Amino acid sequence: MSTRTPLMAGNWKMNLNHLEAIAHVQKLAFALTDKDYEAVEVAVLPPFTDLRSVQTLVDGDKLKIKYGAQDLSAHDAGAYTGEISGSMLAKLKCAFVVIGHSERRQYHREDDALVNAKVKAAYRHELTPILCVGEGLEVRKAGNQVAHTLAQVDGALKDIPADQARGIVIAYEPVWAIGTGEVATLEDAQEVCGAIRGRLAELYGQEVADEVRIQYGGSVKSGNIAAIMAQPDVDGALVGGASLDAEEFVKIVRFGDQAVG
Ligand SMILES: O=C(CO)COP(=O)(O)O
Repeated sequence: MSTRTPLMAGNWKMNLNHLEAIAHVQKLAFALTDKDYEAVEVAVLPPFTDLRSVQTLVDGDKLKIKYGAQDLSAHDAGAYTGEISGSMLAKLKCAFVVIGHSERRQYHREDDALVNAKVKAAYRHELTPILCVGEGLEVRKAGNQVAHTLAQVDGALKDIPADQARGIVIAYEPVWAIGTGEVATLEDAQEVCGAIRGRLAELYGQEVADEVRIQYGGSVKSGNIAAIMAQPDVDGALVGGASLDAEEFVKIVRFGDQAVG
């Protein structure tokens, strides 16, 4: 029986400015109850420019909602114009940082070596990586989704010791299901999430593998979250579009339409 606490995280991508972020987090704070936080961990992942505002709100009102960034630099400081370091995120008390999202792999040509360097940078600053992996449509059509995704896991975790790996969050996000309304079938999600846990067991042993939270991401909504969460190796969701609607995100946090509190 798993003791993993599900992580429901909203990846806002490049949406909501810092004023909108404040209004959005206020709505979430108003709706979420202690009962919700007992059942799951809730996080928002806003753009960098929102983080200070979100921190101020969370600190000021002692909110239980956690937050993090959508990326970080592999470097800690220096002449890297436009980059944001892990130490800057830690200073803002970020708990999480998304690494290797498919949109960064695709549009910013991030490869496994860079993703690995970013995972190491996150650990240097005690940030929990939300490592994104997953195959594109061509790979899926060829039936190579497991091998492709596990190769991304291997690449990202190169030289990462077990005591660090046990804290990671891995998000399986099949690229063809992101923002398309196309949800992976439950079998698809479980197949790859189960394979990821299997690979973690090979790399670090079963005890570590059993601790790691594996999220599903890709067109998650209140109407499909319950079935997704019922899969044995799925420990939460990384939600894009649906996380921009506070009411809808709260329903997702509650595994669907039924109210918890
Ligand atoms: O990429 C995603 C989360 O990181 C998923 O996005 P959607 O939920 O909009 O499909």
